[in-house]
Amino acid sequence: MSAQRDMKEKSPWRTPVTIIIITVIGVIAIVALVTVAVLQNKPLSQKYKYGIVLDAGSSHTALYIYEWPAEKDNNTGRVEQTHSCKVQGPGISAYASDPWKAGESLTDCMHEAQQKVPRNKHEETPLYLGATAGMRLLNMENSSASDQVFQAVEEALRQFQFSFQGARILSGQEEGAFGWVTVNYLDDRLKQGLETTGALDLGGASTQISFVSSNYDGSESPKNSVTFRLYGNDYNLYTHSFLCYGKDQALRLTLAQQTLSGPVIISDPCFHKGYTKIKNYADLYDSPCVSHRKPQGAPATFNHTGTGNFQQCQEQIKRIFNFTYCKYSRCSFNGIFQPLVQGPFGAFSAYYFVMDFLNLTDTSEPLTEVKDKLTKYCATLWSEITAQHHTVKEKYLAEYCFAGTYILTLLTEGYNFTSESYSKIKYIKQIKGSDAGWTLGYMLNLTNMIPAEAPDSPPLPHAGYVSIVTIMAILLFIVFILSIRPLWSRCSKQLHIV
Ligand SMILES: O=c1ccn([C@@H]2O[C@H](COP(=O)(O)OP(=O)(O)O)[C@@H](O)[C@H]2O)c(=O)[nH]1
Repeated sequence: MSAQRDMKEKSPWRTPVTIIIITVIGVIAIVALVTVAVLQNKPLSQKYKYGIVLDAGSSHTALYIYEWPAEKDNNTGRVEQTHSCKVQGPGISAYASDPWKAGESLTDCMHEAQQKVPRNKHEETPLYLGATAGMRLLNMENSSASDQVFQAVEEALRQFQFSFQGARILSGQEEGAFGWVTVNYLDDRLKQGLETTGALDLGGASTQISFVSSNYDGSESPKNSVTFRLYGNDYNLYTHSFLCYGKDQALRLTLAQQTLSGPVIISDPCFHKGYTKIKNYADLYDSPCVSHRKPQGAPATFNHTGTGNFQQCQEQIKRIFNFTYCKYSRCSFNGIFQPLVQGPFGAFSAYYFVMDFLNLTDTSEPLTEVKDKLTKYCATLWSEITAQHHTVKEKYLAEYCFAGTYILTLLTEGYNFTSESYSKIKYIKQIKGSDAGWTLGYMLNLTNMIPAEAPDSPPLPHAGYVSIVTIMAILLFIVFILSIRPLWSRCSKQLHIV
């Protein structure tokens, strides 16, 4: 017996050294398992791709740089705006008589883009230029001048190492639809299949309204319908772009209506009392939106004088909308079909600039209060306005009473927002650091960045995978310790004997 026990106690597997070695190997194996799990599944160091879009608007051009993770461009990667640059000077359509200057005007912002996009990425970075209502109007008025402006702009953009993908005029429908895509993409509504937000875009020369309505399937007025399949969801979007109803052209329409007889003085309720300026008839009517209405035998100039009256201003503005004919079940204005507005809306571009300046972006405030504030603002003397805002350019400052009144009139009379649906509008400039506007949606579309079907997602996210492996490793370790417990007790006894 005692010889037998001696043999057992001397078995090489039962010595304290062996037990310590087994324990150490066990611990090392578990640590190695967790380390491999963590490292193997760790995302590779992030590489980025870039895209540049130039928004050639009627009043100005802006450049936007977007960035997204390189290995995820086809599905899950988030595209973000990393930089924007406002081109100095007017929009490219203003260079019709000097086209090469249109190209030259873009170079400062393009040099900035060269600095912002890593040098080794220049050649693979797509560069797009999209022109909106300013060029739509120039093209209508003088298509060869518009072609020359595009030639000059293309030549200037080809001087850079980026992958230039062309310059073109967006249709009003594209402008509306891509604005809607941008807002809903940035809000993460498309990927998650959530209720979408409508988009209200106010430019200088045109304005767009786009939203999904349960009452619109595209059968009535199909030209207002855009269908998308994004991340596995189908959308039937209502969209319309009103050319000449951007805020600058709407001001011309309103003034044109007050100058039909070619008067020498116009008393304008949309401008502040005390404001007075000599303006040229030729300049006022120098746009296809109003050129056909130029009064015959009018003097060269008129004296534009403000009277500052919101109510009367609204009456003048209402007259630029035609509500008398509609061949559809319902219309907004000028005989254009529009279903009842539905759901939340984001209002951006000039909607935001104007309402932000007027401190009227809080839509939880009742519409009657908003109108009261604007009434007071419009009634403020021009001398007081200029004294309060001496840093704002006089041309812009003079137009805020008109612009605010136009926005409220367009929304409530034109699009039929009620005091209840008005409260669902949010005036926005940016969403999560990216500007609201058509440019991001345009680039996402041209780079096929929004898949039609929902992307396959891995069964577990990285963090979940690592946690499960760690928990399993700890459990294994506990089981292992428990299984060698008898050996530990014998080992300690042996140590005792020794
Ligand atoms: O910082 C800014 C930039 C633009 N705007 C106005 O917003 C409108 C934007 O017009 P855009 O050139 O984009 O016109 P579109 O080509 O879209 O009609 C114009 O009335 C501008 O005067 C503004 O009030 N503040």
